[in-house]
Amino acid sequence: MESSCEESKTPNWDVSLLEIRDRLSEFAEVRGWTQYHSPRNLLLALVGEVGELSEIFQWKGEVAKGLPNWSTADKEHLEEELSDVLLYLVRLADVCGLDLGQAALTKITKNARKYPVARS
Ligand SMILES: Nc1ccn([C@H]2C[C@H](O)[C@@H](COP(=O)(O)OP(=O)(O)OP(=O)(O)O)O2)c(=O)n1
Repeated sequence: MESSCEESKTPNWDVSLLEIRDRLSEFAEVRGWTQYHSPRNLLLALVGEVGELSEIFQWKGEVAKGLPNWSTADKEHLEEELSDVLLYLVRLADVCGLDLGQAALTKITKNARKYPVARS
């Protein structure tokens, strides 16, 4: 994917955690913000963004899958808040020295063992 400010709006589910990790690291580095990106600060920032994400759904009642009645602006707002959560999560894992991608795959495997498929 291009590393420009003009991000494509075509579907891009194959973006890698590695690219996100490295771009966030550079973002903090060039601004002199690495000193502020401690695990605790990033966790608090993450929780704050989860709060902002929750506000979007607050008082709306149940929301249909695919968000059929939402405006484009509302969907873009949701994309932004979801992204903030993802970005702080990836950054937190990075500054903790953890391999989030492998950890997530390992957890999926663990979940499958814990919750086996029911056989009839
Ligand atoms: N010290 C910081 C501050 C911001 N960011 C990045 C990560 C998030 O993706 C985004 C968060 O920026 P804001 O704190 O401005 O939060 P919002 O984008 O949610 O703006 P607002 O709270 O005004 O809606 O910027 C960061 O990496 N480190």
